[in-house]
Amino acid sequence: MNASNHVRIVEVGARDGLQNEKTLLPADVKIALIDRLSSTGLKTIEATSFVSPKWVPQLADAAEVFAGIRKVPGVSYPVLVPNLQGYQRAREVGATEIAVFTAASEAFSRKNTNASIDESIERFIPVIEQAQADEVKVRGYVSTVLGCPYQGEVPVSDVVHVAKRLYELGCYEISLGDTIGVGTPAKARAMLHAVAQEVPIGALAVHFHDTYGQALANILACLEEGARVVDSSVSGTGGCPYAKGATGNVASEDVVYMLHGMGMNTGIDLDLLVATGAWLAGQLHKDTASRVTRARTAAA
Ligand SMILES: CC(C)(COP(=O)([O-])OP(=O)([O-])OC[C@H]1O[C@@H](n2cnc3c(N)ncnc32)[C@H](O)[C@@H]1OP(=O)([O-])[O-])[C@@H](O)C(=O)NCCC(=O)NCCSC(=O)C[C@@](C)(O)CC(=O)[O-]
Repeated sequence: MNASNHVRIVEVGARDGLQNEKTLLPADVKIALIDRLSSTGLKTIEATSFVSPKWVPQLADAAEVFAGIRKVPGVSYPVLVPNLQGYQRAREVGATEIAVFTAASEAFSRKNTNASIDESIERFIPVIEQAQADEVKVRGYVSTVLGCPYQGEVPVSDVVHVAKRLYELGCYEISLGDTIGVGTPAKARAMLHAVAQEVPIGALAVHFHDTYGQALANILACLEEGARVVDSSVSGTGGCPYAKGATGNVASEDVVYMLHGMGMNTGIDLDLLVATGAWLAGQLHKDTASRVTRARTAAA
């Protein structure tokens, strides 16, 4: 059991959140979003993605967005990178933290990166080596840890194997992603427990999508198991374009509300976060998926 009362939120709204949005947001709106997030007290804000623009057109402006954001001291702005080409693009605009990604399911890996799990890892080994030489921090994602839209069940042993591999390759933190939000608390907890036998719990983050309305319950189960890093997306935007049926990430506002209600500390100003989420929903011309924001709006 982890006695720490502090939870670090990794805000993924500007990347995972936007990558699947139909409304193409201009770069200045993305920059304004990240700058607003920087003022909430968040310490890790995933800014964008240097993947192929043919695969994710929404984030084709990654360089412009990254170059345009205010870099607040003490805040990290990781960016997603699939290969050396993406790494070089990210470094040209000064990225100092990247995230590499693969999956626990072969079928998903092929749909998402046109490569098997092993091939995707081979592809980013030189990226990690170069990052280490440049003193760039590397985070790792494992997708489909509780189920795959193409393969169905994903054995926990496959999740453990891939997470351990990323950790051994030098990722300082491994984010375990329930990409399609099918997990339930006991399964989530058992999966985290199994991974934590091979990777220190302090190097693990949990990343839940809320497709089946289980995300907060799953996070609570993982907190009980000792997790203290949670990925979430302001306004609950998000979803992987290559994960059929996946909806948004759990809303950051709702996670922070739950954590503060439990007496846990995030360093985040919930009012500012709610205002940012409501603003983003307006930019996207859609209702927020945050229950906290909806409840506050209804009560106002
Ligand atoms: C991996 C590739 C590139 C392979 O894509 P490919 O088509 O197999 O690769 P390629 O090497 O043959 O390149 C094809 C074209 O893309 C270009 N290209 C190649 N790389 C880059 C790059 N970095 N930046 C800019 N351009 C690039 C390359 O130059 C070439 O251009 P062309 O010659 O045709 O004009 C592609 O599959 C890809 O970009 N996939 C990314 C898909 C993606 O972003 N998915 C969402 C992120 S993962 C996720 O959301 C899950 C997560 C992390 O949030 C956790 C969870 O919830 O589970």
